[in-house]
Amino acid sequence: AAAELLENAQAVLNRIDAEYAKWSNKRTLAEWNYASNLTDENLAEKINVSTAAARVMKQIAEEVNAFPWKNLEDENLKRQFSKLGILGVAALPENSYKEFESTISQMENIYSTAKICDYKNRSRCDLALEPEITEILMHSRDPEELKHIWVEWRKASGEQVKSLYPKYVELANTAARLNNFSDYAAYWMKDYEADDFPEQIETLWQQLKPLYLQLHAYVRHELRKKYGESIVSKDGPIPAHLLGNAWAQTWSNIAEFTVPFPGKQLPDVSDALVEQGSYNATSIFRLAENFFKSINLSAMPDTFWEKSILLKQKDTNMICHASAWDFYDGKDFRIKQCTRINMEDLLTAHHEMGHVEYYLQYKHQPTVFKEGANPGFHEAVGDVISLSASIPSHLKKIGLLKDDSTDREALLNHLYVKSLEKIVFLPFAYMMDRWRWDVFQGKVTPDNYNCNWWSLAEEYQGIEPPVDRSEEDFDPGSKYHIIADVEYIRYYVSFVIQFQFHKALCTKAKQYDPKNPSANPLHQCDIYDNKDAGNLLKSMLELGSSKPWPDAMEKIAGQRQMDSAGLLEYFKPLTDWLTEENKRTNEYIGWKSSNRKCVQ
Ligand SMILES: C=C(C[SeH])C(=O)N1CCC[C@H]1C(=O)O
Ligand SMILES: [Zn+2]
Repeated sequence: AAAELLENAQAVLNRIDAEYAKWSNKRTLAEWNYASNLTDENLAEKINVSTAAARVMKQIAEEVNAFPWKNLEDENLKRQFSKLGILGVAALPENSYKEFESTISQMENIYSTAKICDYKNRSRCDLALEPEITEILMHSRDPEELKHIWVEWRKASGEQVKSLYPKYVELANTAARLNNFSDYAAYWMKDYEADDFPEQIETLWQQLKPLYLQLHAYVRHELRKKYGESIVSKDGPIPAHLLGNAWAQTWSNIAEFTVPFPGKQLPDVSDALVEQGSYNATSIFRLAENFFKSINLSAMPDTFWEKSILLKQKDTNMICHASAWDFYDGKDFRIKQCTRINMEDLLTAHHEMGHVEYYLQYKHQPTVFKEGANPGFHEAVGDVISLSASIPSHLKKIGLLKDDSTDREALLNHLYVKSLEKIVFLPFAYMMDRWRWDVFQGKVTPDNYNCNWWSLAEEYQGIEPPVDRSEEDFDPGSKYHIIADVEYIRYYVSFVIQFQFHKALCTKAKQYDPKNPSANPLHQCDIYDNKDAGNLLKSMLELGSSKPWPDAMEKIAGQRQMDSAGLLEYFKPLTDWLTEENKRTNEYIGWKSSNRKCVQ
């Protein structure tokens, strides 16, 4: 009977998988067409196909839940049945499903087509988030211009979707409950397969917060030197518009005037990329592909180069937020990115191609396992490669940096720039989903969405808005993932585990010795050209989500937990320097409460 059940189970799964793959392909093609060209027709087609796919998934879930799969011995088959039985938002009644999809698509459209007027030339009102607003926030050092852009972007994006958000939250929670989850936050957290997941996140934050506080204090000191005490206080939160990014999620764009040793070359190759003239969007992605190939991972298939969109399309409304796409047929994989020729987009290209490498390595898995071991794993792949590709010695090797001196000062500059990307990001990522967990759990209601957002931003990031806020505003809606229904704690997880992966791959490549860490420090490791490291990474990637993520973590790093040790070790020299420097300047560590108001 067991053998017969097993044979029958495999037959059932084979048939279901073919259906699942077919409808995932159709749905993804329709989503791609809308995201690349935001017309009403493409939206209608996307909703139609997505609704049809949801109907098929409902039938599959009914068949799965009627099958006696819990009696199976085979863990792999049981895991497939278990995942197929969780429907997600497809569990909604059809009209609610259509409303859920169209609410999100509407918010994405508003976000992706939002335009504001220029600060200097008020009659010019065609500035979009990418590239114009992003580039002004990257380069302007005029506090008034930065304030204008910061406020106007939020008026044109978040404020416009405020009225839609409660409906999205309500439908998301209804869907979660139809899947027997208490709310949508619990539904999201199922992918981390740990009852104490929020506690794990908080424990990591307690380990990482001391370094963040030192970095925050140093940067506030440098900003006060630049902009004066009337704009940047001695002991308060940092005004968010001065930090080089629309959401203050990374501060790398203000490295040039805050770096510890200004005389030393900065490992920012934006200028070199442009001056060399040889770089365009395609060659930036070829550079990323070259790294993956060098460690025995896969080249992009030919169709990737034919079907990807690597530049913002003129005269077409499209979603510019970078994304990587799996079309679930084992052949079609794409990236859509409004690429600019600068360091930030070079790193993003590696990040996105990391997603495609994961797709390529698990393409033989059943559709239900075509995911990251957990969502953080998927976000970490490209960044692990960037940890090697963005060190001064590697940038010199590829001719993008002249001076790769590794004396102490140059090293501290390199670690400082990296910390403005990797350490600064952690409290932002945490508060993004702390806010949404609170919203889905009903602890935050529409009447205090915005003021709760700012109390979390102050608590975790130590930032404040440049002007008073109120509940007329909806600043969460000015961030893509909030309006696009994309969970965010995955990036927090990624920024921790990518250093565990880096440490494991560097050890494999004999570029790092855990018994003698100071011999070859982590921050000077480059796994380029190392097949052993690549094969170890590949052995984890090919699992997809066929095993619980601790098994995948054990495979690559020999550990079964997330661990901040790798990240803290990487930045240790900087942590020590910042602590000394803040003592020398007597800078206040932390921040007192903001004087900015948020009017209920
Ligand atoms: C590049 C992507 C697409 Se998965 C992205 O959304 N990222 C990458 C890092 C953090 C997060 C963001 O931009 O907010
Ligand atoms: Zn990503």
